Amino acid sequence: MTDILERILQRKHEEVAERRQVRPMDELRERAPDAPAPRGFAQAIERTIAVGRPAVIAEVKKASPSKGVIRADFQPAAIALSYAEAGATCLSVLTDRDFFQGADEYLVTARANCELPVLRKDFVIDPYQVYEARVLGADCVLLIVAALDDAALASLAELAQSLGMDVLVEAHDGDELARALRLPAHDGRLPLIGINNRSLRSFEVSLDTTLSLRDRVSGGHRLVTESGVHNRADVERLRAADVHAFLVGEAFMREPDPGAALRRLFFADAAA
Ligand SMILES: O=C(O)c1ccccc1NCC(=O)[C@H](O)[C@H](O)COP(=O)(O)O
Repeated sequence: MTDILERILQRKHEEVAERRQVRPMDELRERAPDAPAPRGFAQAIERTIAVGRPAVIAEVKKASPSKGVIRADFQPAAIALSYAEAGATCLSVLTDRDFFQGADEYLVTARANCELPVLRKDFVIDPYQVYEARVLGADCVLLIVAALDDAALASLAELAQSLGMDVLVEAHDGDELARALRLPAHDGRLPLIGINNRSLRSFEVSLDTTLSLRDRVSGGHRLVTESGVHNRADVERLRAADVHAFLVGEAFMREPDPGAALRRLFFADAAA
């Protein structure tokens, strides 16, 4: 069976080749040092958790392969601002065009309209995209274990970190998690470990994915649960299992005011 990840990666290889024709990697490499300074993505998460609050990575997501268009009236500047005002710790911006209707400009606009660190949420398979992310102003890149062999995973992580960005390394099962946990620290900083609750084969979402793997993530690693967090019971279940960093998209994007939805989901007690 061809899963969605295979189809996305096939297209991503073509897309990167096309982009290299328009803008060579040397040009990006030269421009990277002039990009806006990284805002400290992982550091922001640690600071939030240290004061007893959940760290919310709020996603700017127009559409997805599993759900189609999620938010027709899509204004990245207003969304970013409403997330920031509601107490998000970081943003995640989908930049993939062909499967998520994302765009690089959305990342630039979202970041320019708040002070939050921003994750470039895309399917990174090539150093070209890491340089590109930094030139766009990204503070963190996503690396999906299922999309990369160990050597590529390690070298892309090292490159991103050497450019001052953090990395969120995403696993879907125990084997992928073991590979993610083997990545070394860079300048004393370990990658963030994402556990994605959405199966890339069936699109089925289960928080049990995070809960069953949770205990394997310890020491200096910070666990981020991704996908499928929709209500207060979900948040409480995960927090009870000592999960304090959340990447959430759809639950906010379907609401007229995404920031208000974030507040209700994570900070209802504080607002009461
Ligand atoms: O969202 C999808 O349909 C999807 C399909 C295939 C690969 C990745 C996909 N989503 C990317 C994400 O990881 C989510 O956007 C993110 O975790 C937020 O999830 P949610 O809160 O469920 O929108």
